[in-house]
Amino acid sequence: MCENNKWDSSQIRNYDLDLQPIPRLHYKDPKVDELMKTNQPVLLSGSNIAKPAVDKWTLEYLEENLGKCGHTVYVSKTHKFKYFNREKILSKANPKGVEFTSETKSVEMKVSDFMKKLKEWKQGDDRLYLQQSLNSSVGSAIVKDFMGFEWRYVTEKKIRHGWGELSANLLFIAMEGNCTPCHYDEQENLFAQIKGFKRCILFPPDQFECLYPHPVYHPHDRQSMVDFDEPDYIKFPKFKNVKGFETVVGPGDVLYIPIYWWHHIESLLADGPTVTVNFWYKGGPSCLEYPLKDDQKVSIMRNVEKMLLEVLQDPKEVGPLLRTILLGRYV
Ligand SMILES: O=C(O)C(=O)[C@H]1CC[C@@H](C(=O)O)C1
Ligand SMILES: [Zn+2]
Repeated sequence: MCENNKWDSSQIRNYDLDLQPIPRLHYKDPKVDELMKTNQPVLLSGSNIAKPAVDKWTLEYLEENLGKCGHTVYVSKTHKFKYFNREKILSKANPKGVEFTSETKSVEMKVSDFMKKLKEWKQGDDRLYLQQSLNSSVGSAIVKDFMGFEWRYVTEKKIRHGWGELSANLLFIAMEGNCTPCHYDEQENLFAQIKGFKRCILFPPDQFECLYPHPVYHPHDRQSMVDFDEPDYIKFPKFKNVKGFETVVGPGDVLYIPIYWWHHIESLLADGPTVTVNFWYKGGPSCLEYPLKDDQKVSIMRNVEKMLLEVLQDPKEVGPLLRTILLGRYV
């Protein structure tokens, strides 16, 4: 991890992981398309993709222009903000409901209150993380800046690489040290860093066995069960062999996070709040070409789990049935 005059290794948490650097290319370099075409992450530098935001979105400007209505703010007792899908807390696939307590909760908060709490925060207080879709509720100045993004470039990539429709642009305002634990999304992602620095650790879809995602029916579906701060190598022995990639994104950088790639993202320590905007694109149509790609196998595994949960109606039945299929026959 190269250090420079903008941050140093004391500002990143130390995990015992085998990580290679993510390639960093000028955003017009033709090699960008070679990497995107094969679902490889790449850090795009020197672009104007979110330039109006990089130039103007200070915390004061955002407070002034984000709009007066409530914004979604996650609250956590720790530095980790592990996403959960509340619809899965009591779902068809799990009629009895799953014993679930989350370390985070989401509240609606005015930006002014959020910014005030950020300023007054002291060690031991709950941490906050504003995560809000950039939609019609934001002020006109933000809309104008948003329209000034380099849409021609991102739309050209969407078309060239067969991504689906743009599903959302989310704004993230994090406290220093906030962490989004390791998970994957079923969307393509252009992750535009606006203010501050974030360490991004990525793992390819073929690391599924080393990252032990919660079962599909669980509220933490798509999230790794491994706590990177204190890995349980008894429960998750293959985590010891996980191999990944990393980079630190700064203002103006845009990281391409391919669909189904795992990512663990944290704002640097002792560097103040960070601001990011992402571009989530639905996955494009994928034809089954052989050999199947790793992300296609993850999608197939998800569908098998969903079908079994649907028909067995009880998550406890899934393991025994799969063992009966496998033991002595496939393994
Ligand atoms: O854009 C994504 O896919 C994410 O996971 C975001 C959720 C919080 C953001 C972060 O930087 O912490 C990243
Ligand atoms: Zn994500």
